Amino acid sequence: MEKQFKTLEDFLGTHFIYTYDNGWEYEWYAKNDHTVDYRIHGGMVAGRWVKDQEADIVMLTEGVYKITWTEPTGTDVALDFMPNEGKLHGTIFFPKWVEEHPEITVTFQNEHIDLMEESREKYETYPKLVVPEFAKISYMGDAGQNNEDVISEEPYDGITSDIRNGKYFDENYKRINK
Ligand SMILES: C=Cc1ccc(O)cc1
Repeated sequence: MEKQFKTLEDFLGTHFIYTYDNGWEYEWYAKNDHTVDYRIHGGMVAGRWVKDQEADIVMLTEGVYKITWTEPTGTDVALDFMPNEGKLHGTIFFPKWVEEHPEITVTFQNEHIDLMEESREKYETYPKLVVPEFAKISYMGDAGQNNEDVISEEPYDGITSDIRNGKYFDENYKRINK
């Protein structure tokens, strides 16, 4: 994708795969101006996936985008995308309980919101684990807004390679072999 990002509209509907400098691989989709979907492929909570997370999405200056949200787990996230430079900076603020019991969060969260809310009350919040990292973008796709095929299944080994190699989406950015 050789697009130059200038406006907020340019950014909305874009699908990204990137790897943080600590080795954690994430996949993230700017679904619309207030919603994000994502899958986690590497790191402390690899295997977790989420649809329809409410988020604040703004353009800070031409081609630079800030996204912030707080999750049902109590985890807070701040992402700064610089897609024209192929990179971003992300900070994740994990409650203590997620660091101690990451396996509880490794699921399709949408079907387990009650468990996340019970766990954040049951276990400890502090001290939080703050993980600030730069990441390099390995894939960008123009999925269009509100495309439910972008993040639509549990992550499997090799999924990010399939996407990068053009084996996962057809020319209309619909999932192949559904
Ligand atoms: C905890 C979620 C999350 C999603 C994307 C990202 O880059 C960092 C954290």
